[in-house]
Amino acid sequence: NYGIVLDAGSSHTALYIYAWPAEKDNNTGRVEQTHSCKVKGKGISSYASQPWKAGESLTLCMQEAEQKVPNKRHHETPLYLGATAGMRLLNMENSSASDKVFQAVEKALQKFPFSYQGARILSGQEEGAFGWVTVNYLDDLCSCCVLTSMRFLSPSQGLETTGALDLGGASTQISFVSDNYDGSESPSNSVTFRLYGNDYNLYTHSFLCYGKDQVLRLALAQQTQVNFHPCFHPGYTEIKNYSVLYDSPCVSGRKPQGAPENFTLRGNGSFGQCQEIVKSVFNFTSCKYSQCSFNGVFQPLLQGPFGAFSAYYFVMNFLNLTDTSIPLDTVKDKLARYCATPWDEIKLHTGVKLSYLAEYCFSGTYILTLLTEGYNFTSESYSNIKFIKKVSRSYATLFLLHTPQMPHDLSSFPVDH
Ligand SMILES: O=c1[nH]cnc2c1ncn2[C@@H]1O[C@H](COP(=O)(O)OP(=O)(O)O)[C@@H](O)[C@H]1O
Repeated sequence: NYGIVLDAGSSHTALYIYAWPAEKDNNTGRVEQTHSCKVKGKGISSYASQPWKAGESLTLCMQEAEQKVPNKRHHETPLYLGATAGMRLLNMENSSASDKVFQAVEKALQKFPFSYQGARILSGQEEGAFGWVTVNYLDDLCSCCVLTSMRFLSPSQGLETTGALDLGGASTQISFVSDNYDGSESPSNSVTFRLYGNDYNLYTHSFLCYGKDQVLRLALAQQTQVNFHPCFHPGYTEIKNYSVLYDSPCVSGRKPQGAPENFTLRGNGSFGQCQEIVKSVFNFTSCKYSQCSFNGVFQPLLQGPFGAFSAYYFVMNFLNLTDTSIPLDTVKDKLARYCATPWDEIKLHTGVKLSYLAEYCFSGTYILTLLTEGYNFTSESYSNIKFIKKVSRSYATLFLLHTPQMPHDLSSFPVDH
């Protein structure tokens, strides 16, 4: 059997093909990712003003999928598109634009012979839950299991599950199972589902606007009137356009009156000062629950190991900081040294987009601040985090989109041991 998922993030869209053996009781019945294709361009939400292009952008990857899935399987192969925070923001800002993007996408996808199951925006809860399922289905985290999916037998057998930390461009998710959380305090953070015969009660929260690209906008928006920005390297200069910077519902309310067209961004590379700016995007003033992360959002006590993926991994891997056995203070020192490195030296790094190179100091600072100040990881619990290069969260999307409503009973999905 085959299934196709299009994962439409804020900055990219990718197509994944999954395959699994037809016989349910075959104990090698794992779902494998057999093919992936990166859609050219910046993600479908970036085509808000030219929706037809969003549809066209998918054509090449869809043609590849037609080649890869055997002809006789085409008609029974489900095809899904799940869009995340980029489309959530576009929908908030201009719902007719996001409708048009979806119409164009549907029109393009329906031309293909697959069993089209619809395109929709995933809720933050779903996105958090998919990340968690994916992390718990990964081979490299499950050294003791013969079959990876056996990991899902673990709670009843006294083994722990792994929490999921997902950092996107527009939103960020935290999801974990905690003994202190039964879903009664802040039920909107609870997702319950049945997977491989076990019931899970997951804590999950998605912070819209706390993806790294949106927080960077906030951090820039606060500093347009000052001479130097500490989150950029000494010697870095860039002309920034005000309208482009404020063109997002995450920052639009903060646009100063009578702002000029452009401003010049100049870096001075100070981790400490950058961290102060980043801290100011979190609100810690009120919490109506027993405990909160930030912005008044309930969070139970952190528990167990965590897998941190997507932009967490891209950034920490680039910075050579994925080893969490290094003391947190040393990690901060290394990042401080990196931020203070002159741009002339940084830009010599080959094979990495200049726009990414310019932002790693900010992104590393945001990641450490989000983990410690935002989610309350301490010097001790930091080492429970593993930065992982994950296949893709759409792995789990395929599972969960099979059932339209939360809570999910996934016990009938292919790999049910
Ligand atoms: O090689 C890289 N280095 C740094 N950041 C990267 C790299 N590849 C992707 N990213 C960033 O990872 C993030 C991926 O976010 P995604 O598109 O999944 O957003 P969403 O889930 O919030 O909609 C974006 O901020 C993107 O710029």
